[in-house]
Amino acid sequence: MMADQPIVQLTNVNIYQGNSLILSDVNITINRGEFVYLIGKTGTGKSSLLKTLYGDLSLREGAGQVVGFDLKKMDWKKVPYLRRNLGVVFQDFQLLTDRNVHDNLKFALKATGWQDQKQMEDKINDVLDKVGLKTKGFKMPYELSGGEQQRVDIARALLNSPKLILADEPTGNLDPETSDGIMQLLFRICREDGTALVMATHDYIVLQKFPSRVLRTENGQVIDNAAVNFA
Ligand SMILES: Nc1ncnc2c1ncn2[C@@H]1O[C@H](COP(=O)(O)OP(=O)(O)OP(=O)(O)O)[C@@H](O)[C@H]1O
Repeated sequence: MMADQPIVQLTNVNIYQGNSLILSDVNITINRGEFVYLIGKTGTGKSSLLKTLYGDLSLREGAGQVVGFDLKKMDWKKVPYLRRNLGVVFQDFQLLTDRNVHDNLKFALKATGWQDQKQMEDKINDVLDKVGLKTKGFKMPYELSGGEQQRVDIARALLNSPKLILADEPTGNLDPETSDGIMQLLFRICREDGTALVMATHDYIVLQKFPSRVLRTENGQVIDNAAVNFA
């Protein structure tokens, strides 16, 4: 990928679910290190947009590239390569319950082709340190709080040094204090690593406390830099 190429670029994109046009004429550019919220009423197409970005919905009309992958030319065989270059954080992500944090991360590394033991250990230490869980690698998932589990999920998303993280309601189940900690962590990752991040959320308190660019799905369109109505 060229250094100055945007991390995400969609041009005149129409997004469908089956035969229904969900979002039309979507034009979005997201650059390195940008933190972007994705808001909008339920059913207006946030998930459809995220799915387009990670190759779960194929691009039928318009042009798009994500972390250097051309969405139009993408066939199902290339999707795993795109996914490896993205970090995905979902509210309902489940850790494997039969193994500790360290082994959960190691499982994810092996699943994406890592083999060298020393490199895997270094990477696991590195991402656990980044999310503030350096000493918790031996813990089993059920021994972690909700916020700690979300941090492990973020650590997992960071394993392959993605240029883009897609996060769907990462603070959805967390109390305000824990959610602040997660937001500070996500903003730090953008700032320090230059990772771009798109976060779908319904959490207006978070939006108010941690202001950033907002995309809003509304009436079949994506409105960029949408003013947030806190009323
Ligand atoms: N697999 C599918 N097949 C057909 N229609 C779908 C499918 N998934 C979603 N839709 C429709 O597409 C529209 C947009 O849904 P989408 O899930 O993208 O909205 P959303 O903004 O993410 O909603 P929420 O906030 O509830 O997650 C809805 O009308 C929905 O019914």
